[in-house]
Amino acid sequence: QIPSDNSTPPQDACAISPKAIVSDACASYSTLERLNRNVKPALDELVQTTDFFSHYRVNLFHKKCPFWDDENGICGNVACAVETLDNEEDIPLVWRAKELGKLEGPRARHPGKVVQKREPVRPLQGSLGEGVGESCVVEYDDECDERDYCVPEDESASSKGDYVSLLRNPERFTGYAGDGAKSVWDAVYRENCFQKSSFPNSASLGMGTSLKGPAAMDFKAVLDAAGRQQVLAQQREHNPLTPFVANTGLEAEDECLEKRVFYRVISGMHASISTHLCWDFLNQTTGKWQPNMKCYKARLHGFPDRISNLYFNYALLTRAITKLGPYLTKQQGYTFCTGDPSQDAETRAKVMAVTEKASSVPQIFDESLMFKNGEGPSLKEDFRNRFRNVSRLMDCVGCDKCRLWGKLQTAGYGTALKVLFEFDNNDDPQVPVLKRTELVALFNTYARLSSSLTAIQKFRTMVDGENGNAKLEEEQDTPAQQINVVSGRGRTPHAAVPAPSGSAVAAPEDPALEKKHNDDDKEEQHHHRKSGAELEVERIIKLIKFILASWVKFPMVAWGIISSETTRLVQFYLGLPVNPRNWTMRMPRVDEL
Ligand SMILES: Cc1cc2nc3c(=O)[nH]c(=O)nc-3n(C[C@H](O)[C@H](O)[C@H](O)COP(=O)(O)OP(=O)(O)OC[C@H]3O[C@@H](n4cnc5c(N)ncnc54)[C@H](O)[C@@H]3O)c2cc1C
Repeated sequence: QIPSDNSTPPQDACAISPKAIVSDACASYSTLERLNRNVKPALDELVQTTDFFSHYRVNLFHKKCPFWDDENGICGNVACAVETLDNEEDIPLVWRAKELGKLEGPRARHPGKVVQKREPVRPLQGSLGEGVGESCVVEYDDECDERDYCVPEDESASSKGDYVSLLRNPERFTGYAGDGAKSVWDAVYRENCFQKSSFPNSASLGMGTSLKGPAAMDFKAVLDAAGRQQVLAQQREHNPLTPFVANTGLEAEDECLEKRVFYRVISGMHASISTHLCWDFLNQTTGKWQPNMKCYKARLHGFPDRISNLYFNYALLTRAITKLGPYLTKQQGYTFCTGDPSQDAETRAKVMAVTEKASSVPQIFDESLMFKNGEGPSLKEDFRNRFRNVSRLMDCVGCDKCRLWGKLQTAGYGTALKVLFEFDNNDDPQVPVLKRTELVALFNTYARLSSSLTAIQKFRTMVDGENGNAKLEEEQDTPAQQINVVSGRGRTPHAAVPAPSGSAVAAPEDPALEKKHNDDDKEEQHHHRKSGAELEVERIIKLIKFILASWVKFPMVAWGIISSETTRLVQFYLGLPVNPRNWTMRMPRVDEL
């Protein structure tokens, strides 16, 4: 086991629990963040510069939501996704949710077998653009296997799906919200029965059990669910549409708790989606793409469990990628581009850069401890069924881009679980075990998590900055108090993600941030040693400097205002959409002096 940065966990505490990651110090937040800093450049290079990993084949438009339709009153179609702004018609078309959610860039239909044979090098005949190495993009093998955790994309015979560019369709804010989105998330959590409140008796389960430790309890819970799955399987014989997880009356005996690994994966995926939409957020009134702190605070900052699940997923995917490494990077292991040996070699080298860096932290997640008891096969079946269920739910997402990334990420986690739980380390690494779609989904999901981790860290720094400013203002507003107070560490704790309860892990610490905080502390201590008169003089000097600087800047500011207002006036006069005002008048803040 790896020692964490902050404490060395007891050997067996880590040994029993994949859950121990993040929450119990097998791999602390900071270990994972350090790993991410190391892997991310290679991972970004892989998913952004190779044709293989930047195109995804997906059936986005020919699948019906299998769980409900408009007649049931729960609407998942784009037409009834409620938009975030009431007055959407007042804002330019390009900023509206309907536009933001649309797929962009070229699309290519999956070529039939005849075309594949006739045009082995250019099976898509340039439809994705001339420079695209098509033999790196097209998926030749359509067969599914029974080890799949997610609904194979080619399940429906009617459509083989389209190839789309992931670079042209980044996962970001789309404005998809309201009842449509809510129904899907509700169904993901409810249908899989992970809401504690649904099963008030469940909390008492596990009492008196000989199993100890969170992971053992997880396994017991999943084990108990196996009985329920049998009932559902029988029901499904009569009614094929019976959900994979539904109320059977056995719930009271089923510790259907959020503790389960499955729940963490789903919640971590949800947290990652939220992170991206908050980080790459469109202000629909100004048209500016920028991080949205309010969004981050509302969805993530106050929910350390969600962030912990995100980190958990990062560890889980790191392990899956590491496990796949030897197979993918072996010379005769996997062919990425059948018709272009040089691109094939280049792609393999980039994959190797990722897998090598990802394996720099050994034993980050020990999957061999799962599904170990006599009922292993039925537990795996339960997991698979849950994942298929969630995959199918993605067809109910009413926004193309969200559906694309929702499908890709469920497929990515499905592939990770398949790699972790279905493949033995002894499996012959020569056997081509994974489909192209699965590999693309796996590495892109890993890249999503990687950028989520980075965005969360940046958000945390921003919150710290905000808190620091607020504190400074507060202190400067009350000078009498300020001079008398003997300073402790005069900053808000920068650990915006409190360690989960019972955890030995402190929240992450960025060395640069730490240095900045130390400098801040020194400055603050120095500040407190000054007398009141000295402080007043210092402030007056600052004020004079501020006024002089304002006079110098005034011509430029005035010119900016006049030209912006003139443009707005002309736009108004010509009947064009009027730019939002880009200046305001306000009093200077104390910290600006
Ligand atoms: C599959 C899918 C993909 C999407 N992709 C995008 C996208 O790319 N861009 C975009 O702008 N919008 C996307 N959306 C919509 C987005 O996720 C939200 O649903 C939407 O922004 C409305 O947010 P909300 O504040 O109502 O809460 P939601 O995010 O809809 O959450 C609903 C409820 O779930 C619970 N919850 C929230 N987060 C977690 C968590 N991490 N773990 C456990 N419980 C949680 C909370 O109780 C919350 O009230 C997607 C939706 C779905 C279903």
